[in-house]
Amino acid sequence: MKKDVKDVLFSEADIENRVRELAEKINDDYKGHDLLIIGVLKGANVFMCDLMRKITLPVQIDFIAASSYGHSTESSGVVKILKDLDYSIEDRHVLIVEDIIDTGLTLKYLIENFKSRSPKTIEICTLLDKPERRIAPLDVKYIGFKIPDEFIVGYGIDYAERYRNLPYIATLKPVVYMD
Ligand SMILES: O=P(O)(O)OC[C@H]1O[C@H](OP(=O)(O)OP(=O)(O)O)[C@H](O)[C@@H]1O
Ligand code: HPA
Ligand SMILES: [Mg+2]
Repeated sequence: MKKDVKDVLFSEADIENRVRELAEKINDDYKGHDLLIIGVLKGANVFMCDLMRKITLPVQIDFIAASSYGHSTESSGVVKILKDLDYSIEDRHVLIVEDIIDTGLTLKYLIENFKSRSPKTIEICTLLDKPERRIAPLDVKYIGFKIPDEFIVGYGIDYAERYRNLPYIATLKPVVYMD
């Protein structure tokens, strides 16, 4: 796995520090409220687990599973919902947790879908943002790091379902995905 890594963009320590900062901001912003955190599987799994343990508010969690990349480095443009939410979000303060926003197509689809379910408020928290690739504009309240237009893996994020267990965020050597 390590031999496929080109550059480490964010180390375990970098990520831990930034996740703590994001959680502190969320704790301040939602003070006095219950929060429903929705993780977008599978990629957001690792970030969600770390972030929620640093949130000190009363929190409930739910997950939706969405996929549009499959085994490619390019979005198919079609967002497939593989698992819907378990619970209603009506009248709830909802925070969607994502690992990465790239074209924005996944979150645009999810936000529109969730808005039709009448939440009290809805915001987005993403660990990574790749603004150069955006097709669908989005308002994103919490961003961990902005990254350049390179395909990345690690900390939950995959290429063809691999590398999710790398504890850091890295670029891959092009030879890995250009065959
Ligand atoms: O902004 P976009 O271009 O839509 O890309 C971002 C989405 O792509 C990845 O999911 P993917 O479809 O790879 O599913 P996964 O989370 O199971 O890896 C990632 O986890 C985001 O959900
Ligand atoms: O850079 C990326 N890496 C892995 N999955 C992704 N899904 C959107 N962008 C990416
Ligand atoms: Mg993926």
